[in-house]
Amino acid sequence: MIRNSWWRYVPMVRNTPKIPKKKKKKTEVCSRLEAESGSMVYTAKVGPSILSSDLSQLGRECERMMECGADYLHLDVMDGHFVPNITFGHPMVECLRRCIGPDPFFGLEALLTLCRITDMHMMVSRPEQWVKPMAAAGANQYTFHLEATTNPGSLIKEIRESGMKVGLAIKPGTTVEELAPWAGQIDMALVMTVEPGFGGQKFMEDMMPKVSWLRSQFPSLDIEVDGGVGPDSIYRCAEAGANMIVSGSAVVSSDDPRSVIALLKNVVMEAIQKRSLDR
Ligand SMILES: O=C(CO)[C@@H](O)[C@H](O)COP(=O)(O)O
Ligand SMILES: [Fe+2]
Repeated sequence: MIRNSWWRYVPMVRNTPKIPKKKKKKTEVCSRLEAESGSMVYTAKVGPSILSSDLSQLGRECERMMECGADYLHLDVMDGHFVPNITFGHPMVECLRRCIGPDPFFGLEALLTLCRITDMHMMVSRPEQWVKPMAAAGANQYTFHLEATTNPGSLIKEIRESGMKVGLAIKPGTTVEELAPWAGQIDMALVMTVEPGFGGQKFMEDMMPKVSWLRSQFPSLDIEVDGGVGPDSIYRCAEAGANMIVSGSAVVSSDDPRSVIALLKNVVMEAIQKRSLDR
């Protein structure tokens, strides 16, 4: 039974430290926690976007990506309104869960496989309406667009109460300062590096200052980049401070997805290591 299963509430490897209740600036809290732990608290992760894959073989494609070393799967939900394209919704996520997810009682390995499946990139108007259906379908993280809602605070709360992690995305035209007030309440910030809607577009290097700024202000935050990211652009993303890497066509269309995933991850790991040595 997929709906309301207990394993949905088992967190992915937690990389956002618990913020003390006392009111403090996010930057102060992060610096203190990092100073105490003596290390960076985020890790390199690669999440293939399966938008560019053969959608008639979606279950198989997701399995293939996980076998090739994907840390998570990035699923692009488009409603034909927020973006000029349509993909799929929660019924398909539920089917994927059934298809890919092994019996959670098979043990820790199976549990980890389940936990890393679904980062839902919600390119939809009124993202509020799909929180509960996505949670029931087995989504682990719900990433909504700041441009699509008038009340990010209550949406963040609702996503958390539904047992999912919270991602907040911004389109290329939205400034990072607009995202900043919510950064202390989210698990991940997504900086779009193409106009959302289609895979296979050209990487927008001019988005990198947004990533650098976020990394400097929120040293422990998971920062994701999405759009045109592959072996050519990964160095810029890693240098700017992104640690969650979405890659669609560069991974999915490659003859050797395993090597591409490994390369992307290594470049980010090296940048994280360098950053921690430089501090
Ligand atoms: O959200 C989107 C596009 O809107 C992305 O997730 C793309 O699907 C990534 O594909 P590539 O640009 O890497 O081919
Ligand atoms: Fe995406």
